[in-house]
Amino acid sequence: MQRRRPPKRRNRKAELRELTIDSLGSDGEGRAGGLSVPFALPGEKVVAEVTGRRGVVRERSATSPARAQPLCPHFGLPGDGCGGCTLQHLGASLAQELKERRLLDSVRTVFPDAVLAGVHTSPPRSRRRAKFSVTVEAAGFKQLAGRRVVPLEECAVLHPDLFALLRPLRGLARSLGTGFQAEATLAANGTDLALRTEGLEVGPSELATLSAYAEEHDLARLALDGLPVSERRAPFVEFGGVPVSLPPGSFLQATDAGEKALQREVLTACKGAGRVADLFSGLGTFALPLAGGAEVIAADSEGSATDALSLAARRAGLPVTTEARDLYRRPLQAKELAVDAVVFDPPRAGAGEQAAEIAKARPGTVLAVSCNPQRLARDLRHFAATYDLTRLVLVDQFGWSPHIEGVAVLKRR
Ligand SMILES: C[S@@+](CC[C@H](N)C(=O)[O-])C[C@H]1O[C@@H](n2cnc3c(N)ncnc32)[C@H](O)[C@@H]1O
Repeated sequence: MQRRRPPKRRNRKAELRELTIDSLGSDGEGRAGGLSVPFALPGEKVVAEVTGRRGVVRERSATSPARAQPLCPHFGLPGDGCGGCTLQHLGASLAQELKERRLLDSVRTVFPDAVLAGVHTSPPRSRRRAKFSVTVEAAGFKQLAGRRVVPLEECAVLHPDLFALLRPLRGLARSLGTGFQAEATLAANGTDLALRTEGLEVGPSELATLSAYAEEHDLARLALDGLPVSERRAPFVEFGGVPVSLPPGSFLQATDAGEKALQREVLTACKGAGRVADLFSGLGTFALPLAGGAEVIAADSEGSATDALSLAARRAGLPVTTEARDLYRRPLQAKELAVDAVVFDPPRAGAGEQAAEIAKARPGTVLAVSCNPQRLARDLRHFAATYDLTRLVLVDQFGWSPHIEGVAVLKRR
């Protein structure tokens, strides 16, 4: 018997409603009853276009005295500003308070006495990685609600070298006759730019346009749909003074200042350790500086990253052993972790079973770096019975957005 298909869900209708914002959600969004209302503050009265559980502010009739003057003209435009910052209306101190609360509330579910030992904030205009949406009309971020790309005229977040790419990218879209996604990373020797189109057919004229673009803007590398179009210099980054080649699409901490703050925490916590494991190591952000004073084993699922790290360490004569390994499917077992210290820095999903294996291995020091407070807390549970939380630090590389990075240092009792 043939099964009937369920009826297609109709687009839910938006309705205009008057709302009073009663609280601030964990991402800094206003809350009115069960509704999420971005860009609104407690005490404010708004008329919002409500779809499902989300309201987009159309008018504000009462304004909170806590509302700060935004830094940027795009902030708060209908449809969610430019699609980037969401917290400029909070002001620096309220935004920091919100972030501190998010980290502390999560970590205290495991270590109730946790206190924040420090907050490191990256300066404005220091973001060195970004994904842009580019159309023939505009280059910038895509709005959350409006799905529109707002042409960015200024930006408090992007490094000036990335911001400078935007106008020319729009010109490139015009020349190619199509929009694209652009992922830009500032390497030590220039910009690495990867474009993704919806199957643009590339002939000699498109290739010439792209090569001329790379030349004119002095790009280190330009790739289109995964294939290199121009490599004028092989992009590299440096960790602890050691150059590492940058494979396309590699992970890199969002700001240089944030990276340095994280490295300082790692080096201080692991001081005196003779053998250290760096799990979810990426290109060796921590492994290479650590290898100045310890033997390091590094593992990450990205073979291109572990290969680049291995080559960099060999050239620099540093004791780093690497393994390309999926640590979710095949976590390093406790018996493979005969080390004095473990650093782990997983993706947003957390370390999963790998955290349990680290706890079983009982190294003297464990350092958890995480961009997701809830998952950090889940990972920390494995250590609650046998470790003390000796330091908790917030590294904020994402000014005016709710994202945070937490560093937790654990010492075995
Ligand atoms: C937040 S990044 C940290 C990288 C590095 N520690 C750094 O600071 O640059 C997370 C890393 O986890 C790696 N990763 C993602 N899934 C993984 C998996 N299943 N097993 C191992 N590594 C994984 C990514 O390739 C990425 O390098």
